[in-house]
Amino acid sequence: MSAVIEIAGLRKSFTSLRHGRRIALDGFDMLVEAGQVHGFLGPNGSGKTTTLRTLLGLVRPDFGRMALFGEPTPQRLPAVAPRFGAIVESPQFFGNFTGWRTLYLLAVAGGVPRNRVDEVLEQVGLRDRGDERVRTYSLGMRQRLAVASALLKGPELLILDEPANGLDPAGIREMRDLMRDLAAAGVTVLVSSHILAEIEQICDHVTIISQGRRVAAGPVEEVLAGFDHGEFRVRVADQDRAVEVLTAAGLTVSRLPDQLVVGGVEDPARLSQLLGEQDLWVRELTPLTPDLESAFLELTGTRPVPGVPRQVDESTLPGPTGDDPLAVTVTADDQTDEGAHR
Ligand SMILES: Nc1ncnc2c1ncn2[C@@H]1O[C@H](COP(=O)(O)OP(=O)(O)OP(=O)(O)O)[C@@H](O)[C@H]1O
Repeated sequence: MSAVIEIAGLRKSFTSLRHGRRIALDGFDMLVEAGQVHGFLGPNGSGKTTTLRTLLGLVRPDFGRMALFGEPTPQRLPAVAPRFGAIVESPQFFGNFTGWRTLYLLAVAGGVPRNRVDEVLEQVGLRDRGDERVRTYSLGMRQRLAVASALLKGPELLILDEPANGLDPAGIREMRDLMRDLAAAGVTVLVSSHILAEIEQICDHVTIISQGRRVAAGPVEEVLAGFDHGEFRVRVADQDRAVEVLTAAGLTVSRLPDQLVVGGVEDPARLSQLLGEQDLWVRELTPLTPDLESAFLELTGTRPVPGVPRQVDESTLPGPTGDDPLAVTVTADDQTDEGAHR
């Protein structure tokens, strides 16, 4: 599979009089390959928007390497611009224009054939509402109009920053279906969010960021597998004896009022055998499968440990005079504007 987005060792700091120097990205890495629906997850303020804005040339990094479709950015952004669509800032539309007219004007401005307008309206499920004024649209419909505008040029990659933000459950469902449809149509999708349940349902790959650093990445099942501690919920009548038996067998046991959580279980049959041999009959034996939510909390609830090397060794990164074609050789100008942030 070919890399569509590559980010290595990206660092960005902001300086303000009030807060001093703040590191938003601290040697961040990301790899998105063609065909993925890639979730970019992190708590508020972890650096998702800064990453996307930097990738799109809206913010200058201190240093790091970035590439879109193998072309170094921001240097080669104009060359790859026709191949991706992005919604990173909330797009503003004229309320008095219809959805169709909005897209038509954007199509004309972008040199896109007029017939694309109907196609993208269809794609985002707004075909029936295209002749209504945008001010009558719900937030979810405006979001879909924004996606439609990004789809006009038929991009191979779509980058969406928090597309479900502010949407009601129906809007979230529509957005989720839309992303699935796009993926099925062969579009690579990178979607940032802190709504884990949604990401878990639509994404096949995930990168988790915490405090400007990548803390996990890979196929969703693989990331989750790392959090499978072999835990089972066990119910038996005599909990005291069950704790004794299981602990003696080397298993970790936590007691809850009416159940035990047993960890380190490789074979559940062995667990029920251990208890059965002591006339302790198992009433319930349920695997506690990890979900992205708990993985996310476990990962992002842990501050990066001082002294532990970052995932990117700065010494391997090209310096400002390096000749790496992907290197961004920009000095830290810290163009901070906190008031204007989002
Ligand atoms: N222009 C700016 N000036 C100063 N600090 C900034 C600026 N932009 C971002 N930051 C800081 O950088 C850090 C990362 O912010 P960023 O918006 O990238 O996080 P995020 O993961 O997108 O958060 P959210 O989910 O809330 O949008 C935060 O501490 C934020 O305050």
